[in-house]
Amino acid sequence: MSTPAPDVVRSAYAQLAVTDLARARWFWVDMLGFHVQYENADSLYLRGTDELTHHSLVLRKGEVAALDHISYRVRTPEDVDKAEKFFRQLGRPVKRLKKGEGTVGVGDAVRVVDPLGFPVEFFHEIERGERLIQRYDLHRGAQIARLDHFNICTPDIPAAYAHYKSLGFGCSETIEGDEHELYAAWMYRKQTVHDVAFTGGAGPRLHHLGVATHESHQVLRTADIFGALHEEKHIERGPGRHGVSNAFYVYLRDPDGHRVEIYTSDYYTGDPDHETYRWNVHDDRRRDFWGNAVIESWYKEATPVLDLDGRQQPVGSALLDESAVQVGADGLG
Ligand SMILES: O=S(=O)(O)c1ccc(O)c(O)c1
Ligand SMILES: [Ca+2]
Ligand SMILES: [Fe+2]
Repeated sequence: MSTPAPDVVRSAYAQLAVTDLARARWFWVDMLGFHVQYENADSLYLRGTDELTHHSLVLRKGEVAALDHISYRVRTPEDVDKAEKFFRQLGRPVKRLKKGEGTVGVGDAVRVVDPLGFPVEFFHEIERGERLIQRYDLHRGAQIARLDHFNICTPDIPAAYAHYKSLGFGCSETIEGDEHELYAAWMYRKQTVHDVAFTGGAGPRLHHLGVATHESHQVLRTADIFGALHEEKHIERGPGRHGVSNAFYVYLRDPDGHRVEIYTSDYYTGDPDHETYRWNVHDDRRRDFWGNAVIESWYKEATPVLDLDGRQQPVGSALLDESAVQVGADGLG
């Protein structure tokens, strides 16, 4: 009898290793406006203005810029047990962490290396934070409201789709070839476009963290603030309007090269019969609705990931390379 999947509520937080904590603080706190919930000598625990739980981003001082883990919140404490059984059943590396043994603010948790090679944590219990939703006096910089999604680079998109389908994720949109070969997919548990999305490429690597603002003017203001400070080199792609998700976006690279997307105004996906919207890889509106080209670095560069012992995971090369598909505006390949 197959082990039931844990009931995942949402993408909850990511832990990144950064090589210079002060420079990372400048980028993520001073420029983006994340709220410092807790800090110690080598780590920062950050959250957006809408977030009522302890953090949605942990920055840890490390030798190498990398992803320590992405983390999903599950609905009940029993779902942490279910997650442990689910991944042990798959024969994957699993580490159970009692409250106090893992991340500050998080209770009982399990960390696994999933079948795609990613370090993933599942938890239920987490400390609450002061409600900042209307503390407009504390909303600064890009005024980030919350973490919205993880985007992961993986060589085998169908395998990624199958794994997250087995975890009960729905699929809101895809990018497919003429023979329906799968180039990319967006999958969700919370009732928006995605908690996780897959970009074809060498992996396992983290492609980006998607963080949400309430309004498109905050996306534009983010770009203006970096321009005003002559820090425009941190702006990688956009601002623009996505085809997939319909969100308004800009992509930034932090001082270590970690990619973050400032993202707003996607749509509801919560009905049980919500249908997947499928884009053709030759449609040059798919990634930017106005047909603007996708810069090469966006397809090729990403953050390495660590295993449960902190060793960098080797990467396999992509089965399909979207950037090699000649699409009008991209001008790549
Ligand atoms: O560029 S895409 O329109 O495919 C896109 C859509 C939603 C996202 O979150 C994203 O990173 C990229
Ligand atoms: Ca730039
Ligand atoms: Fe994204």
